[in-house]
Amino acid sequence: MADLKYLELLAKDYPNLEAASAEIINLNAILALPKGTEYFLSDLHGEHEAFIHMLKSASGTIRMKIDEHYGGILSEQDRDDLAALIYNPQAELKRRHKSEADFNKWCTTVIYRLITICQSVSTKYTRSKVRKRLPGNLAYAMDELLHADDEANKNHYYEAIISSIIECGIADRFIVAMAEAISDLAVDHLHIIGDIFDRGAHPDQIMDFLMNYHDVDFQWGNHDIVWMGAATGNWACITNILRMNISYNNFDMLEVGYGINLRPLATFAERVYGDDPCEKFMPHILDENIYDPVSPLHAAQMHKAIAIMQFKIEGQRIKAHPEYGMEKRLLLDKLNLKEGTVTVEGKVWPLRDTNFPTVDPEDPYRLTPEEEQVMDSLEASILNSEKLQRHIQFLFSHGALYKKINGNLLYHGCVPMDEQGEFVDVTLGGGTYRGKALMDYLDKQVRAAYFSPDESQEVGRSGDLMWYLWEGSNSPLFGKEKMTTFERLFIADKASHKEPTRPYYKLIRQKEPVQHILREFGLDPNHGKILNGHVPVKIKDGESPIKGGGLLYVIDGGISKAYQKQTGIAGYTFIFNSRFMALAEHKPYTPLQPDGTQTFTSPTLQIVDTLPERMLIIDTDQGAELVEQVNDMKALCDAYRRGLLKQQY
Ligand SMILES: O=P(O)(O)OC[C@H]1O[C@](O)(COP(=O)(O)O)[C@@H](O)[C@@H]1O
Ligand SMILES: [Mn+2]
Repeated sequence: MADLKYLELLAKDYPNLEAASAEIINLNAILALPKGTEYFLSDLHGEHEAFIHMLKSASGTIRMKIDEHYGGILSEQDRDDLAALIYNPQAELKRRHKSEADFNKWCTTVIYRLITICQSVSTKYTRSKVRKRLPGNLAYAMDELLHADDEANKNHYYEAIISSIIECGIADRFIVAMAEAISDLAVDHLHIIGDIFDRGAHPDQIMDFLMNYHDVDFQWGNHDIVWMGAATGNWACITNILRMNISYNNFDMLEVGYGINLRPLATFAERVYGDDPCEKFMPHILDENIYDPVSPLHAAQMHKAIAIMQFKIEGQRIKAHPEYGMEKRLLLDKLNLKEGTVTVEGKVWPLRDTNFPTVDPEDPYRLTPEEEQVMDSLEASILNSEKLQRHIQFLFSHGALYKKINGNLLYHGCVPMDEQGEFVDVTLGGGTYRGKALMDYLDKQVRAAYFSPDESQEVGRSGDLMWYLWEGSNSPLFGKEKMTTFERLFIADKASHKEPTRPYYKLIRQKEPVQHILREFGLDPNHGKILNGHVPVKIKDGESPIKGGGLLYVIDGGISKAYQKQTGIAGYTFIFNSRFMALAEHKPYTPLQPDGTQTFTSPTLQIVDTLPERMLIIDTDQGAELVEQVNDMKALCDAYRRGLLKQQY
């Protein structure tokens, strides 16, 4: 029986037998409901519009519901329009205000339709859960519309409510709220398997969106961890995030979104690299900046300036951490500027750029005093960016290096393994770890680096581990032997750019190593699956996201615009509902057109596992917690009955 002290605490919320019994009945009702739908997405890479659309459309599920209810009744065009209204209500309303002769009549029609779809997405929930997801003042009217079931009087009742919504002039707000509630209810839990940041324009807007989302968790990716490291003030991480985002022209996000002041870097770059054409440093332009346009040449100069600082600072960290085993990445001391070459792992390569005005051959990893100043100011900007720090703290509070949920295992990159499929021993911080223990150790250290950094050291030093996780060869987030940023920028021959992947990626083609990993994490390979991100799946080359004989799914299908040429599609979502597990394969996202129209292509759904019977909440991890609560409440009832605790009325 539960401890009496604990029961006394429970008694504060459930002061008598009736209250405690009512809670048991509620909990048992929840346990008997079907499991909510889990969505798994990864590698968002700053593509906020495409991501938000995927979520709002519940990866095609909403369109399926529309077809289910209106297939034989409405034309394809009307069903498309209803879908468009749910995905982006503001844009569709704007368009309808212009195009509809009788706007109120249109509102009446669509409110009816929205009610039907909303009923359909809320069948799996208790009425109280649905009510909690409805917005403030409008919740009462919505709740009534959703649950009016007196057949005889229903139409009259609906009409009365809808016409007063229109008379009060709040139809637009009501429609937006209804559309948002539908999208919201269609997804019960959202798992983001890493890489929110870098390449695309607005990871900041993705984070803002997710911070208001009802239920989300993260498994950190290499691109997230390097931002988390930067947020500790770690210079190696700071130079990496700035280099990547300057190279993708993301100035609006850096300066306007996060308030990072790039002026000291900009003036420094202009002065030192002003005469340098910086050809290989020209930014990729996927989206133009709206508020902070920077000319491509100027961006290229900043890109080169920060890249050189990165190579110097990384060199210092490599030397400070022999345990990282990254000496082969020390390249600035292998430059031969007279000959115009660099030696990488014993091989001599011609350089395509020999202008290194700030590198002192005697001490190539030392920053010049001006570079130091630039770094000081960038560090201050990042440490003082309230928005960035808030986003990073959210990644900590809702994220981890991996997650076990409902029998499945989720992580971004890999679990370090050797060619034979054994977990690799990794020695860090004086201890040696492998497999699950390695993941647990790293998770703990990463949290310590941010929340309780070693105060005997300079600011940001504890974040060195995050930099290692970004590009170290035994990092479970990176999974490659090396990151060849220097070679990509300075050597023309593509043979030098190769970044060989670790044995894990070959092993997961087979079933056995995947079973081995599941067992290592205490999961049952007969039911559990691994959800993995990180590696873009090249569909157009015939590659499949399904690995390990159906036990592992790589769901980085490349929502990242930068990678769509290579993959041929625009991303995957993995869906786990009460009946099946499925992969949704998405087509590239088409943005809203100036005339207010937008074309949506529904994803292709492939069911990969059908459950023998409908899965209920009682069969989930959350169910196990609720069962425990029921047991505690039973103990409380028992204590009341036996007079061990006094009842209050
Ligand atoms: O294509 P880009 O944007 O230049 O980035 C290339 C770099 O990104 C990486 O692939 C890491 O990013 P991912 O985690 O998205 O794979 C590095 O290994 C590579 O050096
Ligand atoms: Mn990644």
